[in-house]
Amino acid sequence: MDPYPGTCEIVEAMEEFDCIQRHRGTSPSSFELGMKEKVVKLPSVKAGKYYSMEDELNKLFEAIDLRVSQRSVLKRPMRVGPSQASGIGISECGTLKQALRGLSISHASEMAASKRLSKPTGLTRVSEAGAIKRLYKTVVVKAEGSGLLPGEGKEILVEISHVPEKYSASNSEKVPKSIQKPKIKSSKKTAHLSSQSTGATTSTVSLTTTLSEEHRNASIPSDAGKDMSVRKLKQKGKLNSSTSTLELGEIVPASAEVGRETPSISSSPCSNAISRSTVNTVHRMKPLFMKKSLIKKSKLVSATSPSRCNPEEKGNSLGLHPNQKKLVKNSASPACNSTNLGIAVDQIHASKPPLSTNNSSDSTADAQVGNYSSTSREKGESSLSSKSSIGDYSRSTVISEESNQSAVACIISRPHMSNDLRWDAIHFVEMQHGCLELKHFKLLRRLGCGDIGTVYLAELKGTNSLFALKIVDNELLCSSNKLPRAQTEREILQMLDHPFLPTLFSHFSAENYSCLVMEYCPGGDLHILRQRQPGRSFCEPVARFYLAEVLLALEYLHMLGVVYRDLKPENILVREDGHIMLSDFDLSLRSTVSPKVLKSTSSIKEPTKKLSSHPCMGFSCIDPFCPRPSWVQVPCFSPKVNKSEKNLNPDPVDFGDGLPQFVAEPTSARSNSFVGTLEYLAPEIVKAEDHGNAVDWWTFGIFMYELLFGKTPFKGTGDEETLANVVFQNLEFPKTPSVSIHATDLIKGLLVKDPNYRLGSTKGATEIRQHRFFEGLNWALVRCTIPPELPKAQDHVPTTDSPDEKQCQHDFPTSVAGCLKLEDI
Ligand SMILES: Nc1ncnc2c1ncn2[C@@H]1O[C@H](COP(=O)(O)OP(=O)(O)OP(=O)(O)O)[C@@H](O)[C@H]1O
Repeated sequence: MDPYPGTCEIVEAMEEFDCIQRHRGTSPSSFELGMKEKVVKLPSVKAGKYYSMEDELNKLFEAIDLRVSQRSVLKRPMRVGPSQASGIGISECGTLKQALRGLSISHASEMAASKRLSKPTGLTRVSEAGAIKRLYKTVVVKAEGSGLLPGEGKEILVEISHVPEKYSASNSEKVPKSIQKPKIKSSKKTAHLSSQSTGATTSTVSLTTTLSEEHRNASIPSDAGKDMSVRKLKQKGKLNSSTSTLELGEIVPASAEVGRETPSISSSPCSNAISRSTVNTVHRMKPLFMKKSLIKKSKLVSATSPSRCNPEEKGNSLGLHPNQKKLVKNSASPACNSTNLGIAVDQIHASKPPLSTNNSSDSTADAQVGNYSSTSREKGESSLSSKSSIGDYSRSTVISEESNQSAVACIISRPHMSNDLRWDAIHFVEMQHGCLELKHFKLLRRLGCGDIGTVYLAELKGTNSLFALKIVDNELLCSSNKLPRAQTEREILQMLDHPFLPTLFSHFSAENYSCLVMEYCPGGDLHILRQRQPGRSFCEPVARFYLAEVLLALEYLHMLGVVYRDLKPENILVREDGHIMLSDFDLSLRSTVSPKVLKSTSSIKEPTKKLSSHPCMGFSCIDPFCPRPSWVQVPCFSPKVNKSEKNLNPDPVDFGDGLPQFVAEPTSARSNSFVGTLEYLAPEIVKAEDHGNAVDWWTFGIFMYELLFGKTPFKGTGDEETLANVVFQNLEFPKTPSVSIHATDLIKGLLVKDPNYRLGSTKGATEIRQHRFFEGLNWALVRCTIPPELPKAQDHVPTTDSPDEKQCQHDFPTSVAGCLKLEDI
């Protein structure tokens, strides 16, 4: 069998080559000869839709061959993957890979970039790039086995191997004792996971998947290819349907959705109008910027038990959500134990040190990612009725039980931050003292107060490392029934590994409080940044930058089954390097997600050869660090805008490139809670209808509008009017500032009142990324782009606490008041 059929990108070819050389002892020259033969033998598909990429690549690499003479075998196209007999076909493989890469490339390349810059740790980690490669290979191999020709097979199911990568025992032995995990003294921190995993493994999570018991057992052996064992099982068809699957199907044609009935709001039962006075409005102020103009939007949290609205009654009789009457109701749960919830997760953490110090003695659970429950679950919503309170209570119990499971699932490595020195700082203190406690931190400044806790800038004593320390008073939260929200936030934070999402370095609990040790963002938030702009709005290229980063963060969250639900500029923090960090997950909704690869049914176009004068715009550019790959038509953050409406693509989502699209959207997520921020609430939430993933795309539309126009589109003179506008008012755009037609077109697509027709509701971020507004943006390199604005130096010079911050609802937990003396620096 030809081991190198198909084509692969240069990086992989090099790896494959290394591997083969190591395995066979093949000399470069003989290998090179072999590869030349393979290149010559490449089946040439000259016409039709399979012509384009393959042929161009061949030409390109042949040209490279000529230029670099015979020496640079490593730069040649290598053939890995299936032969033409594959069910997908060579070009299909290439395009599928591009599609997968298009999806995860931002992540993978970001990691690759960070790895290039980082020193080797000596520890074997599962790289996300590796995961993507496996994903690709699995898809390709499976598709090959299907025996289908390109274009055939409308529903090819492909299983994705999602198992911990083998962890070399020798590697773990090499870990110096000095950085091995100290024994945790606390008796409550039992090694809860010992029965579940034995070997030191790491696992990578990029998709929300569920591993069957068999799958998990098969993958647990510590010292030998877990990947292999699972793959073998899969080949034998042993894995059950709960393993993660990719559907290689067709894109659902837009027409398929047209038939859906638009929910008739007029048929909804009436509910009482919202009383403004009862809206729990907490105007939060930034500690550094206390101007009135910086007043933030208030967050709403309310109970379930929806009631329908009557659109005929506006104003006071809006028929809006009844829970808007009282958005937060405190009801102490009898099961509320302020320490238990913390311990459940602590046990997990106790069994695993900071991730940079993996060693074989650490039992790391096999990843069971995102397997929270078969239905969506959410937390933190209190109830208005005693019946609902009971429901909340029982749900809390389930959550408590699940917290172990999900926390186990969340024990993942964080490759993109694995070499951060703050891990070492935390580990250093843990080694010294056995565990991390509040007293090990020097609190420098209060960064702000939220609904569920107070955030401090804190230095880990003796390490010079700064963290954002979120301290939650469990007793207080328990009495206000907000403990589940804190738990949700913690569990989500534990899952995250993304450059635009916060890294949770550690967390610990004591009897009355729990602390999250997070990455500190010194640049304030986008709300503040926007206020500083001329006209209080961002110009389009700048807005595009922030929107792209937020979109990537949302896409990642959705892949994990998390519907964020609280997007607003105030929750987007600015890092020291000017990139963003989406924060605040206590209102998020967690669900399951089924990743899919959707295959375009439209005819595959030849790659456009419309090239600009930029030298890197042509296919001739082979610079691997070229910021503009050949398919990029316009510079990253300045889209080529054609103001002529007639030239607009009528379909903003152009799948016409024929590339399969990866979609991982939690479309099954459902909630009927009244949560979010007033001006950002989606109509379905206001109308007390079930809502799901589409609310994030609505809020993304409002967010985009606010960045570009300096205000939100439906804001009224009061809360009631705002809510009425959300439901009834047509979207309008101010005349100034003028923005591109692509921008308004995207906003229109996102702010469709019916979630079924909203952009992103079925295909998620993939759809939005392909909108003309983002045309030409190199998603893979967004993280490497120089941000439009860097935080000013004084923004991140820690200062002492500001007296104005006494507005905090809960200054700090009384139980830890002694520890929370802010120190001058
Ligand atoms: N990692 C961080 N780095 C810097 N500042 C932060 C960080 N996390 C939070 N903050 C600041 O602390 C404030 C409080 O944050 P927190 O997440 O507790 O509440 P919130 O975002 O205001 O909303 P919520 O009521 O949902 O908790 C934020 O407004 C933010 O300015």
